[in-house]
Amino acid sequence: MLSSEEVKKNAGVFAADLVKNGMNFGLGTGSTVYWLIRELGVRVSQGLEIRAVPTSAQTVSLALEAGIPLTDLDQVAQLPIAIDGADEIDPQGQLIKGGGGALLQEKIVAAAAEKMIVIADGSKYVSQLGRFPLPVEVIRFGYKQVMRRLLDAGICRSVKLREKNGTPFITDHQHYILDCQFDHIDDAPAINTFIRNITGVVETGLFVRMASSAIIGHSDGRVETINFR
Ligand SMILES: O=C(CO)[C@H](O)[C@H](O)COP(=O)(O)O
Repeated sequence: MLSSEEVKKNAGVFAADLVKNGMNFGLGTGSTVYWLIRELGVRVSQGLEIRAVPTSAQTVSLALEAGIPLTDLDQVAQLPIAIDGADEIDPQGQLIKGGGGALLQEKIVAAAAEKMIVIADGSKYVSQLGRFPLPVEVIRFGYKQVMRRLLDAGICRSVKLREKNGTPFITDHQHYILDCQFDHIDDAPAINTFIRNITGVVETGLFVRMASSAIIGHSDGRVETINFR
């Protein structure tokens, strides 16, 4: 049995093969993507020519440390793929993301890519979304109004302002995150639309019809590819 870190590493290294010479690609955020960054750093030092569009400040520093050249979404004509982690993946390829707080930029990069490829360990693949609290990025001003609207609508059980070291967590784009606990999410597109329509909400961590495939590492050493579209 492999450790969870080894499983994530297997998924990250497997996904590195999808980044071809001369490619611009979206580079996600998180502990699984960390292994992708490490592997691509080695391949860049061996001559692979690529440019990454990073999805967070954390990924910018890890990519620079690994020697991966970066570019900006506004500088690229085409983004064939974006590779990113996820907190939950369902059999339709719907995702919950934002456990690392980078959901806004991750969603913008995923939307710009022709294909979004998710990398994760097997524990993230679930029959139904909603056990992992759904992150919702909100404007700081008046955020308690958004909390109230979410609770009054009765769509989730509880809503918590995300904190880090005892103070509110601030995203790369200077917003707050509300973590919404559901029992389960039956209709992800409807929940996504409902929450996005609340004034003060910037974006949700529900990624609907965005992922093309998932590369899932398992503890027995297998790496499985699941295609969604
Ligand atoms: O959405 C994310 C960050 O905002 C991450 O991709 C997600 O939290 C998965 O991360 P990890 O690979 O560390 O489990």
